[in-house]
Amino acid sequence: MYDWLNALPKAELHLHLEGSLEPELLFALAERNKVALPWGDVESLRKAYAFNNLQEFLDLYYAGADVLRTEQDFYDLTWAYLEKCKAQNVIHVEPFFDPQTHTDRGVPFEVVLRGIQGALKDGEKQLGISHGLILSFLRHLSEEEAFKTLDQAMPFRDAFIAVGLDSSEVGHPPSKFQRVFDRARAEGFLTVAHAGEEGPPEYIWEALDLLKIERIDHGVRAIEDERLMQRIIDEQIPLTVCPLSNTKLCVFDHMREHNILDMLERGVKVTVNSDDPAYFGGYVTENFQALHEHLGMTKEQAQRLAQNSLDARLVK
Ligand SMILES: Nc1ncnc2[nH]cnc12
Ligand SMILES: [Zn+2]
Repeated sequence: MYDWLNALPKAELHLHLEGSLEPELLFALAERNKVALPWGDVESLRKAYAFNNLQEFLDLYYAGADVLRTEQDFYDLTWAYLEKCKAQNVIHVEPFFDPQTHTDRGVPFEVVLRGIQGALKDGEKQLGISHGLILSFLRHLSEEEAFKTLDQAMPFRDAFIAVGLDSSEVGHPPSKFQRVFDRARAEGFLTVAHAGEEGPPEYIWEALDLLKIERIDHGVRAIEDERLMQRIIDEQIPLTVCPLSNTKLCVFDHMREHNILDMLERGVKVTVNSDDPAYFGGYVTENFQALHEHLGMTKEQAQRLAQNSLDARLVK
């Protein structure tokens, strides 16, 4: 089944480039940039990949991102991800990056963007993978800081298809960023947001009604609110679901309890994605494989999930 799932043409719509930083590359970049690491070797870093919730993961993810310093680092990170995509027949990607994770450490916005963009363009030419880049705001930071980041992006407006919202969800509702998203939409950005990963269904309502999002990132807690489910089904609003992420971060205790196939059968436009594959144990095919192994996903269901990912692209 793995090889069959791997060969299925698919798009990845929920992937944080910083979350594709494999421990081996992390150590290589630390050496290149003379960054001291708190972990002795790749194995002890991997051992630290045991999380009880989103925040425990984010603490490690931001610490790991500290090795990314130069344009070449961001190129190498993005290129390594695209090579994985090629090997898994991912033909289109719409990745996120978090500019504030880097600008707050003194790495200029344009250094980050040039590295990522260079690799995405080469990926299109050399690997045949099309793309749309999403600038994601860190929701644990202030509205003012998000506005500042949007201002920094404006000279490079054409590099982006959309803005997004990620990081610590609970306590940072979408409403906190309504005015930032209003401005972004006025500038022609589409919008997406993480909602209903750890946060309640109310955050999904806010993301839809206040941020006017095109897709819900995660959204698995929508199932707790029947009226919300009906709206998502009626309006065919895509959900970018990340099964391995959800089990690694204890949103579900076990893959057997994941609701993605129940949602699929109810007519929700769900898609399968890897979120932060270096930290959660696999890329897109491994996520499909886990659904097959633990939930009995059939080939026909896999085909519908893959087709949903192609249909839910922001870049058509
Ligand atoms: N799963 C996730 N949720 C929120 N913010 C993130 N940043 C990277 N991965 C994330
Ligand atoms: Zn995510």
